[in-house]
Amino acid sequence: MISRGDVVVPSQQVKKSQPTGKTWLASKKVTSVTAPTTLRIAETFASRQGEGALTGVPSFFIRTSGCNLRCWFCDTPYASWKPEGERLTTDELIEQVRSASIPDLDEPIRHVVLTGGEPLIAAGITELSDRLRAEGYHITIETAGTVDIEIDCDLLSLSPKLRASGPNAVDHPAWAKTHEKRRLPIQVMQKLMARSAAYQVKFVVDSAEEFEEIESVVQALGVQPEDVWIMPQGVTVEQLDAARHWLTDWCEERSFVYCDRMQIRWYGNRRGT
Ligand SMILES: C[S@@+](CC[C@H](N)C(=O)[O-])C[C@H]1O[C@@H](n2cnc3c(N)ncnc32)[C@H](O)[C@@H]1O
Ligand SMILES: Nc1nc2[nH]cc(C(=O)O)c2c(=O)[nH]1
Ligand code: SF4
Ligand SMILES: [Mg+2]
Repeated sequence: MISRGDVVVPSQQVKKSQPTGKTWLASKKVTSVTAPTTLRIAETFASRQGEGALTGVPSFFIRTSGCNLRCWFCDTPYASWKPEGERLTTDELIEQVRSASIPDLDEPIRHVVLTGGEPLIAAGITELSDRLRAEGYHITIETAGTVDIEIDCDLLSLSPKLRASGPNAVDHPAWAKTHEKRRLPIQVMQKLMARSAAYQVKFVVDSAEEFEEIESVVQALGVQPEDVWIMPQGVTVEQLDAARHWLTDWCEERSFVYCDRMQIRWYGNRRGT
């Protein structure tokens, strides 16, 4: 019996089944054609990395759509709370990377940022990262670090979600429970860090009440202060500036690194930037 996934080449005649019960094709081996893996993509765009150790580096962003958490502050709800976007193959995405450019930049973009939504839930993300790295691109993965997959990258930008990141339990009772259950798998995060050439652990901080939890996560992960980036929760320059002074004081006390959100300063909180 030829299985449903197989494509029979028209010229082939199927012989009567052999004593072994197998069905052999007179001329050619049955070939099965599987559809290429696709990823749901909210947006792709060329910009400059706005956060962390590579701030300012011209990069091509691939934002996958869909997330397994629901942070109340998510600045890209069109890729998490209400995911949008069409499905693209890894070939199509790699083609976009190859032809990406930034005005007034005369050399090709060599950095790709895989982000989301949560990129690690996207089937095909490992294939995409591996193929781009094989072509010599530097891959940064922006992730909340909750998905246990075997993926390699050049910079793991791990953003553990703190207790206060959960959605309002009155408006979103189910998601509040799921979010809290999923948000902090320390061992999964350590596995992802161990596989990456480099990592930065980047916390979104909305209030000083989160400092204690940050310190306990830093300790649990076993990361050094110089790899800890403290980023204000905010999507406007005013919000970022209002947080800067009390956050930088604490960063200095703990030797953590203050993390600005330059894309907000350069472009505002706009899609495609
Ligand atoms: C939209 S997330 C996508 C990647 C992944 N889901 C994550 O959370 O790390 C990209 C980055 O923006 C941060 N982020 C999202 N909303 C934010 C906000 N309102 N203020 C500050 N950072 C925010 C996330 O923590 C993460 O570092
Ligand atoms: N310019 C720019 N830099 C970024 N760094 C991390 C981003 C993200 O959304 O993951 C991001 C983004 O959305 N834009
Ligand atoms: S994990 Fe990232 S993409 Fe998902 S809701 Fe939180 S900030 Fe948004
Ligand atoms: Mg962003």
